[in-house]
Amino acid sequence: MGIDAGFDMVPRLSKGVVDKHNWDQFISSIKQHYRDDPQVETKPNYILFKAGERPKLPFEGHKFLRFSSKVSGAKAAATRAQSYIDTVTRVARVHFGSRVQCWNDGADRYGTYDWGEVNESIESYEQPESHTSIASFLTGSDPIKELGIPVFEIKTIPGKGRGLIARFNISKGTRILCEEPLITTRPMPPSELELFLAARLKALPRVSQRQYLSLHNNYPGKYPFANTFKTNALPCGAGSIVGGVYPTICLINHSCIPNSHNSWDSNAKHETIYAIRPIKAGEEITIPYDKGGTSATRLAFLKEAFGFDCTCRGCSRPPSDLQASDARRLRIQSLDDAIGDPYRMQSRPRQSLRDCRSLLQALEEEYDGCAGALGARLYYDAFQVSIAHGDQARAGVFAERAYRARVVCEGEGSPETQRARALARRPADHNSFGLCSMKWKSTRGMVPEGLDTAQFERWLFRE
Ligand SMILES: C[S@@+](CC[C@H](N)C(=O)[O-])C[C@H]1O[C@@H](n2cnc3c(N)ncnc32)[C@H](O)[C@@H]1O
Repeated sequence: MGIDAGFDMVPRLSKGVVDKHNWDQFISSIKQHYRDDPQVETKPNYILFKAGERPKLPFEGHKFLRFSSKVSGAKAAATRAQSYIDTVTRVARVHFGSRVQCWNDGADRYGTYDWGEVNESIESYEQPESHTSIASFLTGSDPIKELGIPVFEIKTIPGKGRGLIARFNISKGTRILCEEPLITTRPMPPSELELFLAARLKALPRVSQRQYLSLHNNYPGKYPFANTFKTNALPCGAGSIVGGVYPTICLINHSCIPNSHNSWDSNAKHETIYAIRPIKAGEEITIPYDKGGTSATRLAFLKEAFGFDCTCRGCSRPPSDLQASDARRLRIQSLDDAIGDPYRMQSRPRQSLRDCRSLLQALEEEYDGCAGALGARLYYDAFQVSIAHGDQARAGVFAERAYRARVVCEGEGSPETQRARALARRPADHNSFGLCSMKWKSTRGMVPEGLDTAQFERWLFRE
C-alpha cells in the first residue's frame, strides 16, 4: 500500500517534430538540473531516478505516459521521492502546460491511464525505434495539430454574420478551441452592467479590449458594452448564472442540431469546444445556445435571449420533417421529466431504465446519432437508477458509457469526465448507493461475458 503520486501526459505525445522537439528540451532541462545528483542516472534509453520506486523518463517522448512513485513509507522518505516527483512535474509543466496532469491517490486524485498500459509503456523504453525516413518520423503524428494551424477559419455566413468554417475534415472528439474568458460576470440591471463592464474593459490589455469591441452586438444603441455581453455570453457551466465572453468562441453560431459542444472547465477556468460528430472541410462549426424543446419554443427562446431568428439547418427543414422533429422533442422532454422523477426511480426503477433506453433512441434519431452531452447525461441518469438500488454491475457500465461520451464532448481532463471515470471504477462511491433499496444488489465484477450486443443491452436495461 502507500500513497502514489505523479503526473500523466494527456494526451500522450506524438512522434511528430514539435512534440519531439519539446520532449528533447524537457529531457535536456532535467539532465541539466540533476547533473550533479548521484541518484539520477542517464541510461542508454532513459533517465533513471534512484528514489522511491525508481521512476524513469524515456528519451522517446511518444512512449511516455506517467512519471510517478510511492511518496509515503520509509524507502520514499530516505530517497526523497516526493522531491523528485515535485521537481520533474514542475519542469514538465513548463514544457507541456495543462497536458501534464498531476495526481495523488492520497488526495483521491487518480491518473488517467490504467497501470497495465503504463507498465507496458515503461517496458517499451528499453526498445528504441530507429527512424529511417521522414514518413516514419511523422507516423502517428497530426501535422496540422503539430504546426498549430487552427482547424477553422473565420468567414462571413449568409444571414448569420461571421462564423467558423472547418478548414479540414475534423474527426469526432477533436478539441477545436480552448479559450479563457475576456470577462465574466453575474446578471445585473443594464445600467449597472454597463458601468461594471466599462471598468473591467479599461483594465484589460489593449488587444483584449479590441477583441471585446469587435464582437457582434444585436442591440445597438444604449448600453453597448452590456448588449455586446448579452449577445455573446455563454454560461460558465451548465445552469450557472455567471456568463463569460470569449474572443473566438463567441464567433461560433448556433444550431439546433449542433456538430460541436461547448463546456466550461471549472478547474481550468476555460471554455472548450469539441467536435461531437465528424465535421467535413467547409462545414460550419456550430454549438447549441438553446435549451431544447420544439422548434417554436427554441425560436422564441433564441429571439428573447439573443435577439435573432434562427436559420439553422434544424429549423430550415421541410414542414413534415420539422413536425416529426417536434414530436421527438416533446417525447424527449417527457421522458426526461419522467426519468428525473425521484419517486418513480424509487418505486418503479425498471420503468425508469426502460425510459432511459427510449430516451437514448429518441436522442439518437433527433441528433443524427450524435447526442453529445445529452447522451452522457442520459447514461448518468441510468447510472443513478441502478446504483440507488445497489446494482454496481450495471451502474459501472453506465458510468463507463457516460465517461466515454464525456471524453468526446469535453476531453479526458474535464472535471465531469474525471468524475464519470471515477464512478465507472468505483460505482459504490456515489452517495446514492443503496439509497432506495438493495434489491438489485450486485458487485462491479458481475457484468456478464459472452453476450452479443443485443443480449447485453437487454441485460443492461433489465428488459
Ligand atoms: C455569439 S454571436 C455569433 C457570431 C456572430 N455571427 C458574429 O458575426 O459575430 C451570435 C449572433 O450570431 C447570429 N447567429 C448565430 N446563430 C445564428 C443562427 N442559427 N441563425 C441566425 N443567426 C445566428 C445572431 O446574430 C446572433 O445574435
